[in-house]
Amino acid sequence: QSGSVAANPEQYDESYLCPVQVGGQTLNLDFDTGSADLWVFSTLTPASESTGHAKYNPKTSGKAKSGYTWNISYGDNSGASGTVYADKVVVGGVTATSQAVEAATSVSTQFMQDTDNDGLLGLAFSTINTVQPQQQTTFFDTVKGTLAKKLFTVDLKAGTAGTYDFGYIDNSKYSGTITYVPVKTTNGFWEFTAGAATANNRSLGSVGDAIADTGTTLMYLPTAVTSAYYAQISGSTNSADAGGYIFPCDADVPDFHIAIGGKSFTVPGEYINFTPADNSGEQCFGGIQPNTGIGFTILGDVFLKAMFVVFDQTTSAPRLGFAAQ
Ligand SMILES: N[C@H]1[C@H](O)[C@@H](Sc2ccccc2)[C@@H]2OC[C@H]1O2
Repeated sequence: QSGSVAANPEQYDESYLCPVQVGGQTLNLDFDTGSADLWVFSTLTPASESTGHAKYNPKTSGKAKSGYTWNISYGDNSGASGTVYADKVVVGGVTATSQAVEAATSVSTQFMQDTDNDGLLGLAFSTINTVQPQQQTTFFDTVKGTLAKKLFTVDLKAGTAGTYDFGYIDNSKYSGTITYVPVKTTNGFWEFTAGAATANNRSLGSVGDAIADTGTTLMYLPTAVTSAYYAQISGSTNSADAGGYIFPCDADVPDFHIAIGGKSFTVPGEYINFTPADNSGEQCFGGIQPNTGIGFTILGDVFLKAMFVVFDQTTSAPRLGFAAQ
């Protein structure tokens, strides 16, 4: 089988939500290549934590996995936990007849507040799924044996709907050729080595070990690369108040170029002029921020929305394919 689902941007492209049928009920989920749990707001989630969200009702067709629990915490200190059911999950027509659906019994404030987000669909490696006592597979791992090709592609866009495709590569969605790089799976992420970064034809240094993470909004780069980039924007400062680099909204924000697999890819400066940093709208928050405390580089949606990316498990060695949109 194969299929395609829309990836609808939230305001400022903060995250992208996709309609998914869970036990016959449609929920809008944040597809996350940086985690491996499919969890949903549910009728088990306290009303005080779930108003405004679509909720999964396991009573309809869910089979309880008795004694199974899950508990996840994310890089941004958000988190959720709950119990586990097996139920039918359909994404863009691709059907998992018995998928582990993790029903939330508790969610952190970040999730409570984002009422468009009804849960996450993890697309990292199942080795980091949090279900106990028996780890469960991601939607992709559950269905990959039934897909025409064991791969999915990500085509996020700036300010408009993109797509996640499962089982095939749509050659109309990218320009030029796809450059493939090997993936390191030991941390459970789609992790690879990126190369030299430049802006205004000046070297910013090498990016190095990075993960492709659809669930992260921004790009979190090595501090040396980040400071070298903002040295090109007059009036930019690393503001503790704002929580990162800001600059005058009318500044000239240069394109960011990154080498991957020996090919150069461009993130337009306008994607890096990310959001107003304050109510005056005078200062804007940068789409590139330092990866301090993270330990590796995260290439999130600001990067991904300039790219067409193939998450490929067609061979025993997973790989990532990158092309310009
Ligand atoms: N892989 C990412 C994940 O999807 C989000 S979880 C999330 C939290 C609040 C709102 C939406 C999503 C979190 O930020 C970075 C990393 O962890």
